[in-house]
Amino acid sequence: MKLSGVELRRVRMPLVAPFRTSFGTQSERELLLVRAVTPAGEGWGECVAMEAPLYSSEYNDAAEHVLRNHLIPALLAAEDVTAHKVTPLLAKFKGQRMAKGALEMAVLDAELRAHDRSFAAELGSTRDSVACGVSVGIMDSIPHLLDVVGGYLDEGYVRIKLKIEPGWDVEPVRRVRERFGDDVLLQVDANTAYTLDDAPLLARLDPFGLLLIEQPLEEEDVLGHAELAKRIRTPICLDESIVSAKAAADAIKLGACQIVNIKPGRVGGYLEARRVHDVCAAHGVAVWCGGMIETGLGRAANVALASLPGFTLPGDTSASGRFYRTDITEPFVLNAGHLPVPAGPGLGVTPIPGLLDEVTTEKAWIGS
Ligand SMILES: O=C(O)CCC(=O)N[C@@H](C(=O)O)c1ccccc1
Repeated sequence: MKLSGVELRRVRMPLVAPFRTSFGTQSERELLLVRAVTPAGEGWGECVAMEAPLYSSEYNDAAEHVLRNHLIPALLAAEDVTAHKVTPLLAKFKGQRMAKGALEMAVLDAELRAHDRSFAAELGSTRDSVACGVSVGIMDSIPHLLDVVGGYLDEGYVRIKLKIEPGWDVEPVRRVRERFGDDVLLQVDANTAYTLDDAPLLARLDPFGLLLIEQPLEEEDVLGHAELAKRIRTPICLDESIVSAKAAADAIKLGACQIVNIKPGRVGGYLEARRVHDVCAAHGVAVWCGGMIETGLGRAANVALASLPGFTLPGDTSASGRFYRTDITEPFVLNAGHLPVPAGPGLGVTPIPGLLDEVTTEKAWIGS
């Protein structure tokens, strides 16, 4: 099918509270939306890059530039564009996985809507709802942290993830365990903030029965994670390091991780995300769905992905209200710690025009 054109929208949405990680604090989410228009209809994609290259090398201005000047023109020039052809058509361009993933997601959404088929059906869903975890930022005090964690547990979240960094790690974990007990599913996320020299410090987390420690070392240090795995008991989960199914297979074979966080944008799209899932399943490695503070569009696709059989751990698929007072789609609302898997065609959700326009800061059309 020929691609008619693509609309790029930059949106800016305030967060309900500042969100602090080891690489910075954000009070709003600025992101790029992609609307792919085809003769059979249109579809939506969401680029998960951030405002600055702090999580990975990609960031919004670069993603917009590469989409406008390279990725979209390449698809417009192609005679036949289907979702499964997007990655091969864009393979000559190095990297740019989040930008490519957004474009593939929009083409996939358009295709699936035209065939009255859901993301869940296309990806291989086996559940109609998913258990949801929640990500808790670094806080300004332990009492504040305990209030926030208590609030999320009261809301029904089935797993708590604490962001950690040097100086905010063992003590917060110990205090959460003391207050809420040993039965709460608890994990930590370092976002690459430690080095192998910190192994003795990270081993002090072992007594707290954490599900996992996420990405303690830098993205490229796969061998470092394999060495760390020999020095701590808490299972290591990789996030930033896993940029493809092949990277997942290599990391698993090297003993660098026992669990994988799958973020479709980080690996170049939902089709590659399914391949990561399949590789991990083949190695008996559990996966869960990470989050990038997506709007309801990305959230819908993530919940669909999280309903695949290998997603045996609760993901960062929280309700819309975790980050946004008003989402640009119908909000995702937690029900008994679960979110329903969208069953409608494509993403199963669409932006609400008035709400989308309110948060749109710029628009551009590329195409005929
Ligand atoms: O639930 C969410 O959407 C956010 C989960 C979360 O903590 N994401 C972190 C991460 O490091 O995994 C992140 C957020 C924003 C940008 C990059 C990374």
